[in-house]
Amino acid sequence: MKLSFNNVAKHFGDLHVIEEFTREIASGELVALVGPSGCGKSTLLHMAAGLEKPSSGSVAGDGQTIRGPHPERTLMFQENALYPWLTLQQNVALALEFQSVDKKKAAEQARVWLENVKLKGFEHYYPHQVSGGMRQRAALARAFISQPKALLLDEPFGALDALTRMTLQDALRDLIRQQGPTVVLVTHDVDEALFLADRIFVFSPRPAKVLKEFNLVHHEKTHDLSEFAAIRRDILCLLGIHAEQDEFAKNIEGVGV
Ligand SMILES: Nc1ncnc2c1ncn2[C@@H]1O[C@H](COP(=O)(O)OP(=O)(O)OP(=O)(O)O)[C@@H](O)[C@H]1O
Repeated sequence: MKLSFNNVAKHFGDLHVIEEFTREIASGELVALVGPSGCGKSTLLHMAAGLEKPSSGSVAGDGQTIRGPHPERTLMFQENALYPWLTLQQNVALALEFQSVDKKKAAEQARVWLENVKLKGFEHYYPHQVSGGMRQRAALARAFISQPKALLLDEPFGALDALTRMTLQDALRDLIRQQGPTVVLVTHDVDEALFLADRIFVFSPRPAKVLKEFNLVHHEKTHDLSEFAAIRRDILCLLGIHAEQDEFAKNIEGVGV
């Protein structure tokens, strides 16, 4: 699904959140939104999800103005998005049941998707009985089961430790390669953006506008981000973080890259 933001501005009462945002996100593209806390990244995502309306301008999916939520545009949040009173399988199946898929068929599909995200054997566990990483794997299965055309990810791995986050990023990258949805990813993790994104938009503080855009589409996706050192430094600098405070940059310099 092609997502088009046309002259989008947003304010909540007197609070001016989005200044003017015009961008197209191509079908199958993954764009990461990076910027200071509270600048309006989630608000842009909510507008693409149809949960918020622009104050002016419009957001369209494949040329159709987005006026409300639709299963073809799925939003996934940070932790705690699963219903605690349902098992992992029931949580995943629910996404299909909401679309009036027969309960038995939904359960079968949920089992397949839990296996896809390496949760075979945990179908009947409740969210509190598994780790945070496993909960987010189940949340990924629930996001992908209805094969959305657009996946809107709001800090999906923000609550996980660095190692678990990397394994989840790998799982997400593989699912994206298989399914090919358009993805908009809000993240505070510059490395996550560098690893996953085709393009990165770096936003200013509120009212948000794009300070700079980075195109990474021709780069191989590995967790070795050394070839991105210059871009990484540039992004951190735009966010007001100086390279000398940053351990990664020091290490890269240390090995003469
Ligand atoms: N429904 C709402 N009603 C009123 N104000 C809102 C609403 N949604 C967001 N805001 C305000 O808009 C501003 C931008 O919020 P938003 O969540 O989009 O920022 P963000 O960049 O995603 O922040 P963070 O990175 O901290 O999650 C904030 O000041 C927030 O309080």
